[in-house]
Amino acid sequence: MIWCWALEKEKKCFVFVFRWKTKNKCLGPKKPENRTGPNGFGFCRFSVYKKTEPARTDIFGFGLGLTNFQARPDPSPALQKIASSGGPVIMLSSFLCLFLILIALILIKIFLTQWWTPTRLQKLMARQGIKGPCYRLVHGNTKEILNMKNEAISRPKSLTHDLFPLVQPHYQSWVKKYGKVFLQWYGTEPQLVIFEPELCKEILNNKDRVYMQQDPQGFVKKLLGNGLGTAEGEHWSKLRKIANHAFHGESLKNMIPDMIASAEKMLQRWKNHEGKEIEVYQEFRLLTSDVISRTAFGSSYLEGKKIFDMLTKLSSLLFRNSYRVRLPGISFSKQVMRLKQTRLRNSILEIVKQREKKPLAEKEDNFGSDFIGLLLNAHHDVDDRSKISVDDVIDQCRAFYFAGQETTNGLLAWTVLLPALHPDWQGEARKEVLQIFGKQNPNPDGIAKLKTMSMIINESLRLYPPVIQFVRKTGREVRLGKFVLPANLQLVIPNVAFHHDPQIWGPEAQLFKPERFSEGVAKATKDNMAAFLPFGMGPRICVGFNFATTETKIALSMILQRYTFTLSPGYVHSPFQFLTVRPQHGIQVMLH
Ligand code: HEM
Repeated sequence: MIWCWALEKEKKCFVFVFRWKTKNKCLGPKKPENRTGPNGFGFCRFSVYKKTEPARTDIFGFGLGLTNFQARPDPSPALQKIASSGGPVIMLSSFLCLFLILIALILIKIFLTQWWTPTRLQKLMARQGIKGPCYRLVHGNTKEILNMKNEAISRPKSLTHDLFPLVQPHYQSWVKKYGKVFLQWYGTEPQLVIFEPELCKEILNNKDRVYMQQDPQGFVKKLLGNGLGTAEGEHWSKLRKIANHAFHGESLKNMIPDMIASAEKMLQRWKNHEGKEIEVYQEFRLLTSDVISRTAFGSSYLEGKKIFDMLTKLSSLLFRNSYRVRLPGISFSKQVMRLKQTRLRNSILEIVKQREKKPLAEKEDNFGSDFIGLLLNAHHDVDDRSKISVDDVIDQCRAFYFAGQETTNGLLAWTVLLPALHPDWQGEARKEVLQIFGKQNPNPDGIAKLKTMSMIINESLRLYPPVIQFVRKTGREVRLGKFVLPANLQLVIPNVAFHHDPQIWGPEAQLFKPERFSEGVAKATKDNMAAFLPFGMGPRICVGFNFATTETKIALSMILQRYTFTLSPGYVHSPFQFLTVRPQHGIQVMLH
């Protein structure tokens, strides 16, 4: 059977020729001549001989690329006849045919992704003793998860620190029902949730390099780009090296004056609230934005403000839609997202360009030792192995704004709430600060000596970890403990569950007891390394953890030097997860 499509230019009509091969004889060229036209579609040249016609009929082309077709210079009478008689009807029916084939293919794909593959995987897992909530078409378990989360948010809460049932009520319910390793469905995406600390440790340490970062979903990818948090392999090593250099040792020490300047700016505002109530979550949002903007990007908050506004809007759009499962091809607010993306990129490029205009002092290619400077130095590196692209520079900036601000904002806010509730610990911390710094601003040596404050910060990170789970993906089929896991399976590590587990932390696991960390983190987690993972572990451990704790220590020291604070009677305790763990109604304290 030969299907050909020809354009009779002279007549301005399309003709679809359909003949049984038995009635036609195919003449040379034997091998169809493949060409690509201006639209990129391939087309072939067939020579068809129709027995009933004396003249040879040359018909050009096949398939989709109508605009590629060239009219036959001299259309045969046979072709003209077809064109003038049944041409349009045949064409319509052929379109219908193609349409039906397309629909059938789509239906097969939907059947495979929506039913066949999930059902097969569920059976495969069940054979290994892994159970879980039943897969439901299109949504998987996302509707149940969302309902449970909404119910937990709307429930009246007492002032306890039992965070796990508030932020992950579905895990709390399913781990009891299905055991410590269970399968849940994020739409059609299977996720293995693992409550076994030993297995989690193995995944995070990733000795055999089989556990990869999860493929960010479309919009997370757009939000973060291919930054450090999502990169893999060589590309990740290159970016990680730059980031390690930027946020440790001397580089970090050099950032301390900027952190102090930002805290002073905040405390200046606080003077208007003396003897009154102040909402600290928003205050710390301004502080952390200012700090990351000054220290990492050498620009002031005002320059970075545009970026923060856009990132905040983008991230809330993203989060609001994260549990809404979309049918293929249907996406939410695509235009809005695209617009914000472009603006975001342009704003970051603007900061980059300004810096490129004025390389620092002695060397033409020295763009500074802050984060953006280091990135630009790498961008201009002559060695291809260290060189990064301008898109890498932009992606890194976005990743750091995003990873560094929200998380530290949360840490600071919860770290003020807890001493506000526990004046004895607040008093201890103040005593220590005054002993070390007196009324002076914090300095690097003194910061390293803040033992009581470190205990408070660690206990705050245990009770209210800003990041409550990590996700990885199996790069190939792999054995994990007694399980054999297929490739491309998402693995979820719910660190917040370990932080609140009475089997690990004792019957008072939900109480604020900084003394747990009196001999440092290592001692507290001696029997179980995975018991305390606010910054993750293994090669992908948070690159900014020293940065975040230093910033927190500086801000808290400077607050303690000036004020005592108690919880405001207006405070309503409602921690919930919105990307990070945050207070739903803010944290109001009285400044004395
Ligand atoms: C209290 C504050 C912070 C917390 C709780 C936190 C938590 C985390 C966690 C848990 C991870 C590991 C995620 C995983 O294994 O999948 C991580 C990675 C990361 N964090 Fe943080 N972070 C904080 C502050 C910061 C800051 C201030 C920065 C940068 C300025 C930063 C930048 C990053 C980056 C770039 C990664 C990815 C590292 C990689 O994949 O190699 N974080 N963070």
